[in-house]
Amino acid sequence: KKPNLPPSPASLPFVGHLYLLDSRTPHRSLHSLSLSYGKPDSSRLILLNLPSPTLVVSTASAAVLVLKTHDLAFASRPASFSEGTLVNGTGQNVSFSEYGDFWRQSKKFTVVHLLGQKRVFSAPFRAARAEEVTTMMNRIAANKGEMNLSDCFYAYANGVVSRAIAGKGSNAQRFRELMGDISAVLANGSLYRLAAEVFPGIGKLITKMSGLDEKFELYNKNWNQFVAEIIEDKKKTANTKEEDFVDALMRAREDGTAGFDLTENDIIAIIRDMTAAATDTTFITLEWIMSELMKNLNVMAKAQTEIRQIAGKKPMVTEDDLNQIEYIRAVIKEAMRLHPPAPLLVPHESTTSAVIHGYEIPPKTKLIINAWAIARDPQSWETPEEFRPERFLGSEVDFRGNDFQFIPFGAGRRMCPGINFAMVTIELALANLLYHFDWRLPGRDLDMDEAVGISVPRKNPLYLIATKA
Ligand code: HEM
Repeated sequence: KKPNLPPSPASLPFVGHLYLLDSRTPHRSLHSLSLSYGKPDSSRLILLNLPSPTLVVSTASAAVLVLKTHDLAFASRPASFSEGTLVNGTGQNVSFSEYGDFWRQSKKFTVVHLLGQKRVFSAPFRAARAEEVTTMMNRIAANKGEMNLSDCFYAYANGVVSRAIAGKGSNAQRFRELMGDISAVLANGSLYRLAAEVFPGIGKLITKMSGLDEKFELYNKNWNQFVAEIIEDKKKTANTKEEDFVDALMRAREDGTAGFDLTENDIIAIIRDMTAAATDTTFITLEWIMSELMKNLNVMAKAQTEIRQIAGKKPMVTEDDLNQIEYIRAVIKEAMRLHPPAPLLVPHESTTSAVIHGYEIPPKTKLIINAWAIARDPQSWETPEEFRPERFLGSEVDFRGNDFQFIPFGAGRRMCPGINFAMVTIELALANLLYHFDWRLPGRDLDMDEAVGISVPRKNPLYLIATKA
């Protein structure tokens, strides 16, 4: 008997449904497809060949089923991710490893040593954020005329996470160069990689002939060398200061306390993973918040009034002031609702079969969750296209994985472990940006175009003019 599969449009040989993805960003394109082909009830599920079978979830009620009720069935990642040498090098990391022991232990390890409340609010992490935010404020204050805030936010986000990972004196500039590299390779390489996936037989040939393999190799070599230098430096310096994340990884490897085998390549892969996961998402969130505030100056004024009342005449907003920022918190949520930094989360893959809204989903089906579409679904949100932070005031709706209409960090087993790390980093930056400066556009309209990728920053950098408040 044929399984009862979700609706699926007509598919072409080789390319499957790839031909249906138009020139818009994938989350917008997939959203249209689910509206056109999904049942017009609360499920809206569609099954696409992209070119392997992929379940696309675009409603909160379907998200509950795949991320809560059947979370275990969908907790793995597609092999093309875990095997990809691009992001992992030759080691394994947390974000892309398949469901299993390595994933479970390494995720736990990152929570204990980097991302849990205790680490996030430890004295060295607080000091790192305070120094990085001061650096950013000084940089803005010293700038004359219009300023590339995207750059500024990137340096801040990267500075905070690289110091949390490798301690003071870590080379944020070098991290930045290495990260910049990956975006360039990804952008240029995505077409080739797509071709390689569509035509697996000649895929290897394609990536080789296009020079992509060589780029990946060079990229991996640079990263390996960089992390090797950090590790070498650590071995040389006396171990008198507080242990950072790299120290913890090295110690775990030496004395086997992590509860799992950790090779030097795994250490490199995990460091790359944490740097990438934290830098892009954080800077992207700041970019979209400031963009929305420039489009909604009444909201900007309200947020500025709030923080200026709280911080009074202090030289800087500190983390102790953040307990009181009710309105600014609502602004952050509202910006993340309309612009989730990873609009399609990170692809999942099923390991067993599961029945979702009456449809039979076989094992080895990829799962894409359109968090962007879910957060704009009129079934869950009133006037969803409007930027209106007030909707979150006095509301219990939060992004911690219990409210499925709002899941910018995902939910369930694969949920982002970096929420606490991210939120205080974002809040501290935003509160200071609004406290110290008034903002205006450099005389041209502000576009809201999106770039294409797993994470979605602005297509064009955000340029603004700051004046001291
Ligand atoms: C605004 C900031 C951030 C957003 C919006 C965000 C969002 C996400 C999303 C959507 C996922 C995938 C969830 C899924 O597969 O269903 C994820 C996974 C992950 N994030 Fe974040 N993230 C942020 C910040 C961070 C930070 C600061 C870190 C670490 C320093 C981090 C580390 C990770 C890791 C390790 C995973 C993989 C989890 C797993 O596969 O089990 N994230 N994040």
